[in-house]
Amino acid sequence: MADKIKNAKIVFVVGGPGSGKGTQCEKIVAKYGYTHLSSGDLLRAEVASGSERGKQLQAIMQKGELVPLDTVLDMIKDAMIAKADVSKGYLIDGYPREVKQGEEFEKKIGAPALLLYIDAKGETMVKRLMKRGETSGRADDNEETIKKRLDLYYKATEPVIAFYEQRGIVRKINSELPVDEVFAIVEKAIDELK
Ligand SMILES: Nc1ncnc2c1ncn2[C@@H]1O[C@H](COP(=O)(O)OP(=O)(O)O)[C@@H](O)[C@H]1O
Ligand SMILES: Nc1ncnc2c1ncn2[C@H]1C[C@H](O)[C@@H](COP(=O)(O)OP(=O)(O)O)O1
Ligand SMILES: [Mg+2]
Repeated sequence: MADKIKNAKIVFVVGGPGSGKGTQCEKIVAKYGYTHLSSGDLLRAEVASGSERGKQLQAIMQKGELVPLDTVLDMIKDAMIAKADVSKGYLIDGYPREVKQGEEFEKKIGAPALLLYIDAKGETMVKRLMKRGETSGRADDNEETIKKRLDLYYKATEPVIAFYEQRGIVRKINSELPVDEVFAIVEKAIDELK
């Protein structure tokens, strides 16, 4: 089964909470037809199902912590396989969140061709998340959890960017700009792939 995705084009989308990963992924899907898989969305779907596992995940996410690596990697892998016959490429949004996640992904699935580093200032991310929290209904879009997510991002996720920089596949995207201007930079990075 996993053979079906061995040669797939894989793009990691990495950035802090509220940096604009989901926003840019939506625009990539519209223009390039890639398959968008957000680890957070997959986890929230499991929570919404009301399963026992979903309840455990919800408790972790509400605290702003990372769920177990195997749980999220299995979900991504299953979702990739489900789309293997139709996918032009995969946007893996919100993963890897720590270097170990990247290493395990490569062992079980394959190597990324590109890492889009969606970069915004801490204060910008906090502002956007507080605003998003007014309507998102997300249990983690509150001041206390946002602070924890941001701390964890700097501690665990930023090293992921350094790890892939050595491989020359990181494209840093200035996400302080308006959405369409950010996307113009994203487009250049994706077009280089073809
Ligand atoms: N370039 C931007 N300028 C202003 N607001 C933005 C920009 N990109 C995203 N946002 C807003 O910031 C919030 C977080 O964006 P989102 O795409 O959900 O980020 P992430 O998936 O990285 O957490 C959303 O409310 C979104 O509308
Ligand atoms: N790769 C991953 N490993 C562990 N936990 C993850 C994960 N991706 C998401 N989660 C959990 C912890 C996160 O705080 C929460 C929300 O993730 P998200 O939706 O990707 O946030 P955001 O889009 O605001 O960056 O889900
Ligand atoms: Mg998101």
